[in-house]
Amino acid sequence: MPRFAANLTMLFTELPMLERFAAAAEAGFEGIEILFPYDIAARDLSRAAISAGLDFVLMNAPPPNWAGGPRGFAAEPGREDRFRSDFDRAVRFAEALRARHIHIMAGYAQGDEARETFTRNLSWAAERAPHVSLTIEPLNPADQPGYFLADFDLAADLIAEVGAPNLGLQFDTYHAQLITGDAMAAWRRHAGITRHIQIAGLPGRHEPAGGMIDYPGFFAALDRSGYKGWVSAEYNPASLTTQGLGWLPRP
Ligand SMILES: O=C(O)[C@@H](O)C(=O)CO
Ligand SMILES: [Mg+2]
Repeated sequence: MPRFAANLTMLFTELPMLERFAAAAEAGFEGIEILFPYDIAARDLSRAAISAGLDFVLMNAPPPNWAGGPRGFAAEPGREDRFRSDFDRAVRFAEALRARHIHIMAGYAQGDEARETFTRNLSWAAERAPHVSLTIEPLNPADQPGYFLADFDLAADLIAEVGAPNLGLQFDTYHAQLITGDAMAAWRRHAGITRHIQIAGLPGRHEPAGGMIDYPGFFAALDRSGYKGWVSAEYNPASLTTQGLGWLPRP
């Protein structure tokens, strides 16, 4: 079985952020991720993860935040200087948290210039922080209209073009199902470049149980494929988080 992490931006929101760590550990998760952790001091987040015995798996870049803010701007022409200074800040934050991956968000732009900007920024970032694992994640256009990275084959092409050992794919089954119509087939096509996985049920982005994706089958496919990374629960619980954790495999 893969190792499971809880996305604390979406799970355990019944509790204040720093209390969500212990709740995740209690529920059986071994790691956590936070999409935009920048509003809380890194030392407090780090302390909460260590005292709950959890790995800090992933955070997003660039800052600032989740609350209504745009999802990055790494593909937006003309914002390269801002990207660079914000990326450095994200790396400092990730180092303090010992976060395993930084997800670089593309932002909202289209066309060749956006593609060139994204590729250039990714190459710069991969070289700037060779010790940090970087990911890119296609987001479905219904949830994020105009977001540059909305295609798995494009993500694979960009990763190949940049050709950096520390850049890989963040494969979110929810987006994969909505973008390609077949998350399992997309997984088989892109397993080799995947660094991090996120899961949710469809329709509705609730618990990964029932619905359009066969999760026990997917977890078995991960084992067969030799996937060594994390699987993060990134969904909106249908009611209390703890009431919907029947899908989480127990040792
Ligand atoms: O799937 C998502 O929406 C996230 O993984 C994300 O990073 C968006 O901010
Ligand atoms: Mg995701």
